[in-house]
Amino acid sequence: MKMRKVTYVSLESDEGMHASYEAALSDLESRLGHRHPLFIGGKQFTTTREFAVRSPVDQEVITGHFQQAGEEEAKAAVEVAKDAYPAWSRTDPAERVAAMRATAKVLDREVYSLAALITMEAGKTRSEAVAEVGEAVDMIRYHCDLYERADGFVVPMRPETPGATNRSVMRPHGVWAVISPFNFPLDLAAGMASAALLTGNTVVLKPASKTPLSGIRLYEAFVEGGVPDGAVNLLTGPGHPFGEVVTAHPAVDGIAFTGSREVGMWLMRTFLARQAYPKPVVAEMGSKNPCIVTGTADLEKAVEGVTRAAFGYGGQKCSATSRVYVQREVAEEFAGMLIRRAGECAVGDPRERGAFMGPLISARAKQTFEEAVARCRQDGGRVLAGGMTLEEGALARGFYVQPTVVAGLPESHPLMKHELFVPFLCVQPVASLDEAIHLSNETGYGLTAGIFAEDPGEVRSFFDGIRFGVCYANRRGGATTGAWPGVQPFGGWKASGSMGKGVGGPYYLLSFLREQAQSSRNGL
Ligand SMILES: NC(=O)c1ccc[n+]([C@@H]2O[C@H](COP(=O)([O-])OP(=O)(O)OC[C@H]3O[C@@H](n4cnc5c(N)ncnc54)[C@H](O)[C@@H]3O)[C@@H](O)[C@H]2O)c1
Ligand SMILES: N[C@@H](CCC=O)C(=O)O
Repeated sequence: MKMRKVTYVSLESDEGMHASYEAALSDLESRLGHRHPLFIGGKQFTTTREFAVRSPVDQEVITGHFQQAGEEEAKAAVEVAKDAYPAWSRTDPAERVAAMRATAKVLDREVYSLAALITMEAGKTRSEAVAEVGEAVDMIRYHCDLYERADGFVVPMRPETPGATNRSVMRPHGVWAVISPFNFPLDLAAGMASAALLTGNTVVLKPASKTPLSGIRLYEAFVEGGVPDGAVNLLTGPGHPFGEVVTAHPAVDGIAFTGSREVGMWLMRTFLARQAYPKPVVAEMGSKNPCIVTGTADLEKAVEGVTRAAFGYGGQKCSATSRVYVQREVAEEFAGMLIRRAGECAVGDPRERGAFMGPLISARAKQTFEEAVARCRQDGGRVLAGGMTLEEGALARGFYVQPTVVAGLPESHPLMKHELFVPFLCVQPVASLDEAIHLSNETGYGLTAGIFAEDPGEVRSFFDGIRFGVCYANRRGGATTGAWPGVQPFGGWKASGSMGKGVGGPYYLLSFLREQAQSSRNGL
């Protein structure tokens, strides 16, 4: 029986999902805590430096022991990817499509075991984790559909003279370093790496150190899907030595990065400074996403959409709503409803069916939450809901906090400006839609934004005036979260992204290609 697709905005899921996920969870327990190698040129390597990763769900659970790749291993992986490039880039595009489709099939087959792993590694609830695997599968398939439709990106041009052949051909760059974040450990690595591979580039993938096992599973799926040795390589370990090598190594032709603004900007500046000529950096970075609620909004819908976007996965999505600008005439009613709804969000072990929000990723993230709440109080803000960490019983073994709503901070306050990546939502009353749009745009970021307004004219003004890459109106399933490949191209403006072409959108693959004009007279 075909099950209903679970997305981030699914408001219900099939009963069958729960049994399959629970079976996968109990099966996963015996597969955690193992030792994992690096994968370079199809061979496995160990180092003398290892690190253990503990689950944010329960710090007593070790998800695995991983190798700490240093400069030597990073250089070796780049060299191997360089050697693999000529053959991989010359394969028939149909062969690369077949390998990517086969990879997607492997991930699809493993949906529940991968979801269970994402729960243990990243702390996601079951529906968030199952949706992430589904997104990874759909992302790869969407890329394949695009690539097939583009017919290898060969476009006939006007003949220069009678009998001449002129065309535009998009060609790969070479070796890409692909660096992924902890919060979508499978999907974002899959999106960047599949785009690079499909278009004929080779890849050295480095997943985040909190979530390396999802990256290893993705690597194994690529290999099972038919990507040859050396075309894809996987290194685990800290960002710094890897970044030092890939920004300076002359054989690295591009960097695809998803993560924080700080690291992304460092990679862009350093890569440009250290290379002999400019090379592409596809960087998707953080944000401070606003949602506007006008006087014409359906408040029940707005409260649900904001709650899901601000507190789903504990606010640890680059798309999370962190600021709400609500028109004064409905501000009190909206705040009252939001406080009630936030109080209903069940925080707990994400393995449990009823959990809406699991743990934060780390002790550091929990500290960020505590500091934000303290700073808010100290600077005259009011904590309307939440504000506490949760340490009762088994929760003490993870990083659990309450969904938190605050008000009364000045617009210029750092808590209104900086990405916190915790469930901390600032609500501000405004006089008008114009003021709300103006304040929404008063940020260096520009990833996602939402509006709740039943007046179509207001929605039009929002789309016209807002300077963000991914914009939603009246979305109950997530005011600013839950983009899906082939549905919402996902890319940030300003400090949220470097390319202006969204992941899962029609132009994304072009970021991994460069144009060559071919002119000939002999029918080639
Ligand atoms: N725009 C998007 O599509 C998007 C999606 C997901 C997450 N994010 C952002 O990612 C951040 C959260 O993820 P995170 O905490 O894993 O981010 P992070 O920047 O700390 O780490 C991301 C990756 O970069 C690596 N890294 C760190 N320092 C490095 C260096 N000097 N050189 C090379 N690599 C280095 C890390 O090991 C990790 O693999 C948030 O800011 C979030 O908004 C953005
Ligand atoms: N597709 C996800 C990606 C979030 C990234 O952190 C969303 O739109 O919420």
